[in-house]
Amino acid sequence: MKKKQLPPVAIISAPFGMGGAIPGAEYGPQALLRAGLAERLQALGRTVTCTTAEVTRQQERTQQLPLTNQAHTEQAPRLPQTNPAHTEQAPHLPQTNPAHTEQAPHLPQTTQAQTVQTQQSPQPVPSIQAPKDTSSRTPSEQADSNTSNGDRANTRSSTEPNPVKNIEEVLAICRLIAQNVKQAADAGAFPLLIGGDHSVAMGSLAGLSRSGKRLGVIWLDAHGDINSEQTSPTGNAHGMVLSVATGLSWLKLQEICDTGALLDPHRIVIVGARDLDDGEKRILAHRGIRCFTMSDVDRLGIRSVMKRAVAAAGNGTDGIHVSLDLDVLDPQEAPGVGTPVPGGLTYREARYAMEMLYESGAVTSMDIVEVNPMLDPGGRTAELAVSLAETLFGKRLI
Ligand SMILES: NC(=[NH2+])NCCC[C@H](N)C(=O)O
Repeated sequence: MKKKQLPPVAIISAPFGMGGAIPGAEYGPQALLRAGLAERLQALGRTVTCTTAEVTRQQERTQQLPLTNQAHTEQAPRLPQTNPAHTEQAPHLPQTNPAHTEQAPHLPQTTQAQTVQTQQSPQPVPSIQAPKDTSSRTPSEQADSNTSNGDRANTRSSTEPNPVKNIEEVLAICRLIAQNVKQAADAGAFPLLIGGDHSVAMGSLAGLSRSGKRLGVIWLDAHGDINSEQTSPTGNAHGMVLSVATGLSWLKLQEICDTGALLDPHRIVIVGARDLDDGEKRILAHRGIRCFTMSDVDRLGIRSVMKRAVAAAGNGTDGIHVSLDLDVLDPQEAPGVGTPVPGGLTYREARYAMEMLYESGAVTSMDIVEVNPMLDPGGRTAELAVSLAETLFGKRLI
C-alpha cells in the first residue's frame, strides 16, 4: 500500500506576551525553535516551514522562512549557545554572543500590515517585572467579576470601555496569526502556532473556524481560559480565549478573522484544569463544556480521560485542534510558565496524552503556548514542549 503523504507543518511563531500575567512569554517561540522544534519535526519526515507573526512598536510584519535542508533556529535570549553553527541572529533581539552566530539572511516581507502602537519593547530583553497590577480595574469591574455569570457576558453594551488589557495589541497579533493559520490550513498544511501567551490561540481559532466546518478543540491547561470580560478577575486576555471562541464574550472571533465562526461548546474539551475562577465554573456548567480536572485524571487515569476527550472533540468534526499550554504539566516538570499551578500532569501522563492524540489520527492543528524563557532555567520547559510536540507528531520510543 502506498504510504499516505503527511501534510507539511507550518510553524507560525507569535512572540507575544501582552495577553498574559507577566512578561517573558514573547520569547517562547525563540526558545522552542532554539530547542530544535523545526529540525526535530523534519527528522520525523515532515516538511516544515516557519513564519513569524509579530507586532512591534512600529510595525506588524510576517516573515516567510522556508526551511531547506539546513537547520534554521533563532537565538533565544539569555540562553547559552549550544550549537553555534545552527543558529541565526534573531531579527529583533540584541545579539548576546555575536562571534558565535550567523547573520539572519534577508527575509522577504510577506504581509504589509498597519502600524499599531504597543508597549511591548521590540528591543532588549527586559528584566523580570512584578506581575501586572490588577488594581487598576474599577470597583464595578471587580464587582462584576465577583457576581456575573455566563449569561451576562453578552449583555455588555459596545459603548462601554473594554476592560481587556492590551486589547489593541491582542487584536493586532491575533488578526495576523489568523491570516497565517488560515493560509496554512487552506494550503493543506498542519498549522503549528508557537506562542506567546495563550491569548494567541484566539488567532489560531479564528483562522481555523469557519461556518460549515466543525472544529473540535482539546484544551490542555491548568486553567479554564473561559472568562468573559465580566468574569475575568485579571483582565488578561489569555484567560478569555474559550469565551471568545464560543461567543460568550463581547469580543468575537469574527472581529479577528472575517471567516471566523463560533465554535460548538460541545466539541470543546478542557483537560488538566485545577485553577478555575468562580465565573468560569458557572460558565462551564451552564454551557455544558466538558472539563476533565486533575481530579478526573486521578480518578479515571489519563488514558480514559484522553479517550473521552478525543471522542467528544472528534465526534462529527473535521479535525481536532490541540491547544497545549505548558502549565498543564506540574510545575516540577515545566517550571517556565507564567501562571504555574501545583498538582499538574506528570511527565509520563503528558507524553501518553500526546501518544494518544497522534494515534487518534484526528489532530489537524496545534498551539504550543505559555513557555516563558525568563522563568525557565536551562530551557527545561522549552525542551519538554518540543519533545511533547515530537510525540504528537509520531515519535515513538521504539
Ligand atoms: N492560559 C493561562 N495561563 N491562563 C491563566 C488564566 C488565569 C486566570 N483564570 C485569568 O483569567 O486571568
